[in-house]
Amino acid sequence: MRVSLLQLAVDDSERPEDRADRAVQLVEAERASGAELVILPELWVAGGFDYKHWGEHAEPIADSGPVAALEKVRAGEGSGPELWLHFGSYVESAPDGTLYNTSVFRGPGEVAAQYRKIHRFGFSEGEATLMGAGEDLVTVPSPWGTLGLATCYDLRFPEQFRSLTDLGMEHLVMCSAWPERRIEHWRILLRARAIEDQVFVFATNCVGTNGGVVLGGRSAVIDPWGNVVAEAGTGEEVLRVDVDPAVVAQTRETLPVLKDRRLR
Ligand SMILES: O=C(O)CCC(=O)C(=O)O
Repeated sequence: MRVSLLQLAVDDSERPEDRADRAVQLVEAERASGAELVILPELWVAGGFDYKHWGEHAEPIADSGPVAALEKVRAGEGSGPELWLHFGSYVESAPDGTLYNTSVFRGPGEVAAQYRKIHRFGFSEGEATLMGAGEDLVTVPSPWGTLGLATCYDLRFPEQFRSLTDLGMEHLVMCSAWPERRIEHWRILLRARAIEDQVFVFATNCVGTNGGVVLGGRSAVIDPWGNVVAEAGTGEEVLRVDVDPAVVAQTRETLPVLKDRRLR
């Protein structure tokens, strides 16, 4: 299973359209390199902390596909091997006007999933006041096992991941815009989620300065034993790894802690 994490720079100084063009090129390069699953970060079009401009970038989910900028990324389909693409998240404008931080996932053919971020970050400002909270856990069946979707701040709420495990999650796919200031929390919690739920973690973060907040990078792939398979630095980077999805079942067999749960 070849997975590519696109750790994009999301800088205030760059026009979102230019970033989208760059993302298209990066996705196409990964497709050409044999990537089967490509994962972009959270709110990489609008910017995770550029609250003032979220409204301008909000778009509805159309039946035919997600926002125009993300569709540009998808447009390369048909030009190479089939790709499973996690578009990262974008600002979704629901029919009732509510904004959501929504991830979009597409596999070959009809495979499609959308996940509205459940835990909103910001306390008394930002996402917590400007966006609605998602209600539903989302898993996606894939050739490598069941993928569970989550976004950034969700990482601090282990019960969400245990619930995903109860739904069959074997690989966690996260998109984030996690600040540099708390990047050690990110690194530790990614490993914790991998160890406690015995899953592969594929977590893509942003870098750059967005809304005045420095984003921390350190996108990572963690195996179900908690080993860091690969970790990005703090600049724009593509993290490409080959992993064996069978390691999930092997780990769960070798150390069957999930079977010893008492409380549900
Ligand atoms: O929990 C954190 O420290 C960062 C969360 C965050 O930046 C987000 O969810 O957008």
